[in-house]
Amino acid sequence: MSTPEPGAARRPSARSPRRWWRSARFAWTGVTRTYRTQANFRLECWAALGALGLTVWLRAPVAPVALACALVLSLELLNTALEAVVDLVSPEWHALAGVAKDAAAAAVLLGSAGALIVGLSVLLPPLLTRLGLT
Ligand SMILES: Nc1ncnc2c1ncn2[C@@H]1O[C@H](COP(=O)(O)OP(=O)(O)OP(=O)(O)O)[C@@H](O)[C@H]1O
Repeated sequence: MSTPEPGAARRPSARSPRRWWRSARFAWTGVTRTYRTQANFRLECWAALGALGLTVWLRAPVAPVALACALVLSLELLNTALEAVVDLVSPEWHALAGVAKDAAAAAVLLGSAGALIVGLSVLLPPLLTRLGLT
């Protein structure tokens, strides 16, 4: 017989809308806390909003831009999560902690470079047309 998880009795059943809502609230807390504490995430949020606004204004395809923005923001959230776990388990300097943090930061950098390429390839041609430069 399996041992019940701690706190399981207080938790709504797995399929209930209340459980889904509860998880969504925790996720939103993750977003707002990261926004408050991480300057890079704030910058990326505003850049994403700007890119989406520009996309709508130019009547360019929204899906690739939205996906690129979601990728960067998700990677930054994961990077923040990983930094917090590393700081928890290894508050002292450790080579492996450095490896983990550097790799997570690299993931954000790589995702941001990809998003920039997507943004430029989708938005630059219609922007130049709109500005009468082509
Ligand atoms: N405990 C540690 N052990 C070894 N190296 C670490 C450790 N903590 C941080 N580092 C090194 O310092 C770098 C910066 O780490 P830090 O936690 O300050 O992240 P950051 O990129 O400045 O993020 P933020 O500004 O969001 O806190 C890491 O990428 C890693 O190379």
